[in-house]
Amino acid sequence: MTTTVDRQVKDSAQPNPTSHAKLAQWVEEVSALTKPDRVYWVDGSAEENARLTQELVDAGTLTPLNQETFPNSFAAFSDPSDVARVEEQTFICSVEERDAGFTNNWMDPVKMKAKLNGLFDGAMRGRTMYVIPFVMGSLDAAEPKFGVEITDSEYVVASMRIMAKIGTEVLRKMEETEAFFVPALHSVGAPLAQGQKDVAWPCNDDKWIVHFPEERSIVSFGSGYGGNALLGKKCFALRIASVMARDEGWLAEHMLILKLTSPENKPYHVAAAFPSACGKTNLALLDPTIKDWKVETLGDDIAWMRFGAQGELRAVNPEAGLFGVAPGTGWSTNPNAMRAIAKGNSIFTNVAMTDDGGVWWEGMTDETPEHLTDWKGQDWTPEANRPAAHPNSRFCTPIDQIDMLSDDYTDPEGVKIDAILFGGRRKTTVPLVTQARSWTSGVFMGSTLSSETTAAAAGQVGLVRRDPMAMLPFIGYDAGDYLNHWDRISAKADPEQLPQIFLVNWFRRTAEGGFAWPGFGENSRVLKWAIERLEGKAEAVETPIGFIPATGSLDLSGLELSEDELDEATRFDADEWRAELPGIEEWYELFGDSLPASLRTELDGLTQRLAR
Ligand SMILES: Nc1nc2c(ncn2[C@@H]2O[C@H](COP(=O)(O)OP(=O)(O)OP(=O)(O)O)[C@@H](O)[C@H]2O)c(=O)[nH]1
Ligand SMILES: O=C([O-])CC(=O)C(=O)O
Ligand SMILES: [Mn+2]
Repeated sequence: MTTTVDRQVKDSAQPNPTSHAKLAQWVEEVSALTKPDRVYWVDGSAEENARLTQELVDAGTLTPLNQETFPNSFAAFSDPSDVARVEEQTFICSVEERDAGFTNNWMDPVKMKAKLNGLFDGAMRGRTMYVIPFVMGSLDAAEPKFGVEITDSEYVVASMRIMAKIGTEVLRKMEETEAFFVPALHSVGAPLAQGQKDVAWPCNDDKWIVHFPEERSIVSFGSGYGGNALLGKKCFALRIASVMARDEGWLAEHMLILKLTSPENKPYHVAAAFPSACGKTNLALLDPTIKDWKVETLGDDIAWMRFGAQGELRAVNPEAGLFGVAPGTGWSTNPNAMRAIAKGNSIFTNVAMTDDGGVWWEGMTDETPEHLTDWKGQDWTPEANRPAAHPNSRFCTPIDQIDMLSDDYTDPEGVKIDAILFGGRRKTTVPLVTQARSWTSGVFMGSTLSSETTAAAAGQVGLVRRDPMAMLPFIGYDAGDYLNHWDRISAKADPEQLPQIFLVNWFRRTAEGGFAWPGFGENSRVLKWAIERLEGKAEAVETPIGFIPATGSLDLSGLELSEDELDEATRFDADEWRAELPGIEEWYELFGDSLPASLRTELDGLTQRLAR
């Protein structure tokens, strides 16, 4: 890249407004390469946001919603080809191929940079280049985790403002110590020739989501969709942060965090990893159906966890917003999310619109509206044989609009985690809840976690795939090294305070095809059982896979569930597990030498127990 200052940068209304030398230099380099019409430093203010969203409305990207029902909220409709993360085009470009591991795409970083330089040359012509200083987690953390996203998308600026702390305050703090920041470069990859009219959702068929783990940098080209373009989220807070966490002895995980208060007023904290579109946001915002148990939210997608001085595991949520799956989020299933959304200040992407300027998606209300405009802008009635909202349509909402947000959300030290849940979407085999015998057997559960694929990633939906710790698309390094890190990190713990690990599945089906377990608020019953296991109160039965609830130990008071459904939801079936073993064997073979020996021992133990 050249370092000559682009004439337009000098001429722009804001000259480089930073004393951070590295940042100033990077911005100059990127602008010289991408050749935008203008460079703009994002201050993060409400006035700026009002201006940008108005520009987006004028450009046809955003549609303002009915101000009475959805104040200061907008709907966006993407290009129909740009609706989800693109895992096939996501790369970990470590210096050594081995360090990317078998779960990631890899390309030599020198070659990849040459390729990206070609793509970014002139990529922002006709557009404004925005510089967004941001921090993931607290600005008051001992070492705040800074990033700077450069983007040519106003939609990305407006969404990043919801998802992270951005703007001048962050920049000033970075400048104080010339702090390290993760450079995160994004372009929709759609330069405009002189006089060329823009489209509502510019993007490029050629998409590249690239991470350089040793440099801790990110480059994203061609997509405007959330996980591909809001680079603080999956790219930084998971892929790059997982590498930082490996090197520095902590954990960056795809987990919700919730606080649970027992009837005796004892607080507990639970972190839970489920793959994309498998229930994290819903569990994090759960309305308990059991008496006297209270749930509060800390996070719905990402947890950064480290062992504290006393050997306790502490977790923070590095995000400032929710980027939640819209379909299935409704007044009956997730009223807390609905109340947060109803406060406004939200951006909805690829949902349907009602005739009175509101939004709708499948599962939002019990009654289906008679007429909608679907996410592709077409007339829609219930007779139309297609969903009105895209299955991966999303709401983007500030987290502090959640009424049940825990006061500890802002604590830079985080909360002490008592239990970790791993869960997937499985029609068969995996019981409602199983407690691991030990940390290592819990790591085994996480490492072999499996789930049916969803619309959150491009590709076929409903295929069972292994998804270790729900991190398959997000581990920024070798997957075997990642499991080793999990296995070894317990050495930092006070054994008395080591979290208990549980495997859960809300999605087992009955012979008729329905969900055996009602899920949503009823999942509080499973949380209660887990906490009562920690307290030594709940009875369990030992099975080859771990401990499952003994008859009568799961609180079912007030729940209408047939004997058959309960049995279907909770039972351990040795035959199903024996049928599962070859898939686990095959999965473990992919790790080669980097599979931790302790996990091989766990699998051998399970195989033997199932043979009896
Ligand atoms: N049957 C059933 N469906 C659920 C349950 N919890 C969530 N879902 C559905 O699963 C889908 C995804 O739920 P979310 O809570 O948004 O999933 P997530 O893990 O936060 O997804 P990402 O944001 O993609 O990481 C929605 O359609 C929910 O309605 C449950 O307990 N039972
Ligand atoms: O990253 C995204 O686009 C949305 C998300 O939370 C996930 O897919 O897990
Ligand atoms: Mn997610």
